[in-house]
Amino acid sequence: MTKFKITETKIKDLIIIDPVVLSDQRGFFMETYNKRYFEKLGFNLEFVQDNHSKSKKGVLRGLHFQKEHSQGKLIRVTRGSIWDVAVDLRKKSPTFGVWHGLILSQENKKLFYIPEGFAHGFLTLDDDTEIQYKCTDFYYPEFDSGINWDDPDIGIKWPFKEFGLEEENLILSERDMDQPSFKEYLGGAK
Ligand SMILES: Cc1cn([C@H]2C[C@H](O)[C@@H](COP(=O)(O)OP(=O)(O)O[C@H]3O[C@H](C)C(=O)[C@H](O)[C@H]3O)O2)c(=O)[nH]c1=O
Repeated sequence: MTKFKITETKIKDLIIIDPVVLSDQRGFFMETYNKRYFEKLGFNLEFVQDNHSKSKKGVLRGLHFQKEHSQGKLIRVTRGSIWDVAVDLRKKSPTFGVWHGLILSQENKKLFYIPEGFAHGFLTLDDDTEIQYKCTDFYYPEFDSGINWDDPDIGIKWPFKEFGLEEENLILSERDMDQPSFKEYLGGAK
């Protein structure tokens, strides 16, 4: 029985997963991860940590990655909606520095698998938005790092206007207000 529909992106191994939603008079049931099924699809993933965060509308978290112990992430939104974005930081990748963004929401139930070697960020489009994601390695604060979400060399087209958000009113953490540029990241600075 098919449990997931995989959609590839222009970036190798960065995939969008649509779980099969089984509805009945009570509501719905869906499997959101199945090791055996993912292996059949060629994704042999070992998750060791689950994360869950809640954000107000207009929060931007990112662009984050771990310099060592890079984490693959299987992301989904269980309440509200986000515009999620991944940036390919795999040095030898033909799509190095390329980004891909999409809407993940309680409604569309999509999952986004971001492999190791990517930076990750998201913009929340609803109040009380909750995301839950599985990680292929543990959190190592000493390796926690980032790149400026608005870096011109990466050029992410954040959909502020499309969702009635204003860049100047974004809600950011202290560190996300002052992340290194892509050039600094490339130069190994900071
Ligand atoms: C990531 C993480 C954080 N923390 C602690 C550290 C802080 O005391 C607090 C908030 O951490 P932070 O501000 O780094 O949370 P986010 O801004 O949501 O960071 C995450 O956002 C982007 C989008 C990601 O993909 C990463 O998972 C991660 O970088 O939780 C932990 O205890 N464990 C963890 O795995």
